[in-house]
Amino acid sequence: EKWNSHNFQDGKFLMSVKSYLKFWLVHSILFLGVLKLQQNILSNLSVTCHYCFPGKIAIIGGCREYTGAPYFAAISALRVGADLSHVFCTKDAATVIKSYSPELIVHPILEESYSVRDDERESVSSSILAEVIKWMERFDCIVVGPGLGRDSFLMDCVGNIMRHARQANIPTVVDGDGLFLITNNIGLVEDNSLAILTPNVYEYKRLVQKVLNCEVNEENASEQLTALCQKIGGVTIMRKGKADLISDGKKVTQVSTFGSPRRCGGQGDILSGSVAVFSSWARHFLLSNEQPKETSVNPMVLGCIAGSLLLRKAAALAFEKNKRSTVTTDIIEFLGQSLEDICPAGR
Ligand SMILES: NC(=O)C1=CN([C@@H]2O[C@H](COP(=O)(O)OP(=O)(O)OC[C@H]3O[C@@H](n4cnc5c(N)ncnc54)[C@H](O)[C@@H]3O)[C@@H](O)[C@H]2O)[C@@H](O)CC1
Ligand SMILES: Nc1ncnc2c1ncn2[C@@H]1O[C@H](COP(=O)(O)OP(=O)(O)OP(=O)(O)O)[C@@H](O)[C@H]1O
Ligand SMILES: [Mg+2]
Repeated sequence: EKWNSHNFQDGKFLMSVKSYLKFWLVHSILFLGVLKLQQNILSNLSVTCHYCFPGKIAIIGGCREYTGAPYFAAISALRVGADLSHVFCTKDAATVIKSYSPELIVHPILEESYSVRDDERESVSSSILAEVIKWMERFDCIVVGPGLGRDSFLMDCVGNIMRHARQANIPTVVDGDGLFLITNNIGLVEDNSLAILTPNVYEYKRLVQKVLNCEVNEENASEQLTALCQKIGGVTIMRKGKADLISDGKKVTQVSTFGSPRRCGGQGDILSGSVAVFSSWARHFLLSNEQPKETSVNPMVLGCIAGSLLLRKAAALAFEKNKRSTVTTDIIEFLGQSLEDICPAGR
């Protein structure tokens, strides 16, 4: 909370000397604590996966405008350790995404309003859902939203997919335009403890305005995040920013290890793909190893912490090498080394 109350502007700390010293003391302690936590979580997760539960992830996203975002999310899931990464996107986006990588399984099934006649809407919507349902049971987690776009017909179809995922108990990470969808239809995630929302600055602002009916309050960031989780009910939210704040409405965890000063579009997509894998591993581990109730942890929260720490490390390494020319692809290249530094693969 002390960390949150500090005021940053254009990289300069607006603090007195006293609070500056206090800041470094608090930060050093936080840094060591977070490093320890990071090692524990990732080594637990590595024991969990142990090449027998790599995870199958699906990204619901990709349209005429955006082909990068679903690719970044899907390839990051693979680079982090998933064995299969699917992308469900519009027909226009599919060939482009396939051509980025032969590793991805791409389903060109979504449609936007411009390609569907009014009288066809119902039947097209049903066949899209039927096609996704055929695959759904195989997924350990889905990510809804990277590069999805905001077409109204598409939004309706994806809403149906989310309802089905929920019925099937499939964890769902909601990012990008998926957050636009749920902000206008909060019932889609209400009381769903398997839902993770990963809003950026603007997505969070819209969510707070809609759900809490007020503006973002930086002074009481943790309390406001807790209130937001509680109001929606059950969900885990990772509020992205200079520090990532993660809460399931019970407590708030902050990840503020140094990442990169470079902001490039697509870092959030790496995060959503990684969080999908880590939360699946954590959930699988907790489901197969009974935990004493008092020490029970939320696997969705663990997944967010691990994803955030990993992305920050990879971004730092990519910036060290590429400096200001760093782009998202450079960060993805460092996911493997970062994972290795944090938690070596062993044999
Ligand atoms: N290469 C790609 O295909 C990418 C596509 N993306 C997708 O683009 C769609 C729209 O996402 P937006 O984030 O633009 O939508 P928003 O409506 O949240 O953002 C509105 C505006 O704010 C800017 N903005 C967003 N986050 C910011 C930040 N942290 N700091 C400063 N400015 C910020 C954006 O550039 C945009 O102009 C989503 O589906 C998203 O997944 C992004 O993931 C980026 C990469
Ligand atoms: N101001 C910042 N300083 C340092 N790191 C940041 C900052 N903002 C975001 N990050 C890092 O980047 C990650 C992605 O957050 P960001 O706000 O860029 O998401 P996004 O806008 O959804 O990204 P995308 O461009 O993929 O849509 C965060 O988890 C965090 O680690
Ligand atoms: Mg984003």
